[in-house]
Amino acid sequence: MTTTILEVRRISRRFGGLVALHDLSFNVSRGEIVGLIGPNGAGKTTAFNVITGTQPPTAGKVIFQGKDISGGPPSRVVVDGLARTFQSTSTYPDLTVAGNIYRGMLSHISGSLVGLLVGRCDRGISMERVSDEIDRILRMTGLQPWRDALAGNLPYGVQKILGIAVALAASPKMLLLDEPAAGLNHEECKGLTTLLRRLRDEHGLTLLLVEHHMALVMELCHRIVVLVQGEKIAEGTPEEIRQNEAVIEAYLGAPEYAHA
Ligand SMILES: Nc1ncnc2c1ncn2[C@@H]1O[C@H](COP(=O)(O)OP(=O)(O)OP(=O)(O)O)[C@@H](O)[C@H]1O
Repeated sequence: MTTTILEVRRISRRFGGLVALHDLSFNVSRGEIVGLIGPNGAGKTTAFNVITGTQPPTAGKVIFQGKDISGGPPSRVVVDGLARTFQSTSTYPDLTVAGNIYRGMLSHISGSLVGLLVGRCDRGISMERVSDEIDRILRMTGLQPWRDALAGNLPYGVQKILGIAVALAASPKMLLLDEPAAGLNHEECKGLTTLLRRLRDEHGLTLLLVEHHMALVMELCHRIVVLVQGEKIAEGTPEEIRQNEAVIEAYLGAPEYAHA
């Protein structure tokens, strides 16, 4: 039996006269890996921003685990179990990998976590727990060898994985990944695919990713939602999407995306 974890219900988002998203609806089931694809400017990042509460929808609702989370704020959405990564690496270059994960734990869960941690510290158990949690996330992401390296000295591909580790520091049920493969070479893409599959298979995470790297999307995703000019034009399995005439015309067949 599948259960819905995320419901995007008829969301729209305007910027002045520009309609970045129009009447977008789709569901994600628990344990699914869903891809959100489309040409540049299609509204994918706007959809992420609305889902994670960074931008309120002009219309529509976002329901996560049965709760209306429309309009955020992002800090509360994260506490509810929905975390995200960003297109560009958003880590602190002067902190170690472990330090970034620690900072991620603090900032993601802001007030409530700080209160919790301070409370635990007072009882003398917190730092050990924090250290265990950092180790758990390092193991999940394969970043143990980089534990004490400065983030700014990491190879680009490892920095992107650190972005995922920082998001995982919030112990989310669902992770939204904004172009996780951008800028990665072939080997790094293979490693990323393996990692994301493991996060789902071994740790029960649900994933929604925006990505232009079609080989990765087709290999990894159970289902794909296609946006063009702010509107959903198709939704289906990778095979259905690959053969969909409208998708081929608007996106997959276009010369600038054909290589992906
Ligand atoms: N803060 C903003 N103010 C005004 N217009 C915006 C804003 N954010 C996005 N837009 C516009 O909304 C539309 C959708 O942009 P969005 O970044 O969501 O597309 P995208 O599918 O993520 O594109 P890409 O693949 O290039 O990242 C674009 O026309 C963009 O210029």
